Amino acid sequence: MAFPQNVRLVEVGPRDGLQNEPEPIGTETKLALIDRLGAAGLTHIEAASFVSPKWVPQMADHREVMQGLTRRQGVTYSALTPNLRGLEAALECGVDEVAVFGAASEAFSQKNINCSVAESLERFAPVLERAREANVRVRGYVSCVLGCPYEGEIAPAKVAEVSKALYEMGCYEVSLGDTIGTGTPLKAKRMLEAVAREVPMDKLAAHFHDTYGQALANLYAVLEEGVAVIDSSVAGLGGCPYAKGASGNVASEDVVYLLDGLGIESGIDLEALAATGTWITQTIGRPNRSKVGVALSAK
Ligand SMILES: CC(C)(COP(=O)([O-])OP(=O)([O-])OC[C@H]1O[C@@H](n2cnc3c(N)ncnc32)[C@H](O)[C@@H]1OP(=O)([O-])[O-])[C@@H](O)C(=O)NCCC(=O)NCCSC(=O)C[C@@](C)(O)CC(=O)[O-]
Repeated sequence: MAFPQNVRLVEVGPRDGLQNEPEPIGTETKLALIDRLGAAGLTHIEAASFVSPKWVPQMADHREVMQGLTRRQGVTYSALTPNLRGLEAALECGVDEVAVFGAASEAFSQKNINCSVAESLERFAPVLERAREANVRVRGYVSCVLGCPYEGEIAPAKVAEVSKALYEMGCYEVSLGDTIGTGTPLKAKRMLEAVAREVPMDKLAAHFHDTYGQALANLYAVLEEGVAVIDSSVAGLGGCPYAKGASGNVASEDVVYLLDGLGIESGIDLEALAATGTWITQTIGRPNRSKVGVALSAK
């Protein structure tokens, strides 16, 4: 299969990238980050997470973030909503789009959202129903698609089963999360093939973490199969509370550089994005994990 001509990036830095930061990051900093990302051409920004502040303290200011956005035309500002309570709060704050998040691993599901995979799907059904009433699109995440910190290997068939359930429930897109970044290109292809038998390829997104340095190679592999939506995080921000030493998401700057090299259009201004990566890492005192970002800022 040929590479897609256009790829849409879903920037998850303000949510996935920041959610594990131990020190509170000011709402103003989050808002400035989101604004800079929009200015760099990102059209889909995951801005917040309407989850329990006891579980994820860093996302406790979800209302302030969602209500404080300087909205840019053409940008979708989305948020995670694990249950109806989260959805109602997000709707009150004018969210454009929400996401439910499940897993292909029972153990991860229990640790992350305190219920089994089957229970999570039951919980998501009313969220999708209510979102439909409110005319708000719902994205679905599946975690641990290429490995689990507790169960190890995950069968592609299990990933396909959960993806299908989310898609049939009404998620317009299913994002496949290599949560702990253990995937390799061949594994990624096999997993994708299994999922694509149940969910159309143009409804799938790749959400890869770079813990083992494989994220770009894995993305190349799934781009070849026709995936045209990629989740990434500016400066590769992020980690995983369940995997010690885990890196964040693949860096948005590195993805854009790869896409530019392949002649795939993303609509993103790489220099502005790299400057945003430099700024946010300096502001929160984190290393910049984008190789492209570091190289450009050294010029
Ligand atoms: C899902 C729950 C709430 C279940 O948590 P629970 O304990 O089973 O549910 P509960 O209904 O008993 O609620 C527990 C407490 O949370 C409150 N609560 C309940 N719901 C909400 C809400 N929406 N907003 C605010 N507060 C809420 C509720 O009021 C209660 O407060 P308390 O009575 O103890 O004071 C919890 O497990 C949770 O919040 N988990 C969040 C986990 C999380 O955010 N993980 C990170 C995101 S997923 C991810 O990063 C992976 C992804 C998507 O990026 C893809 C990949 O890379 O794999």
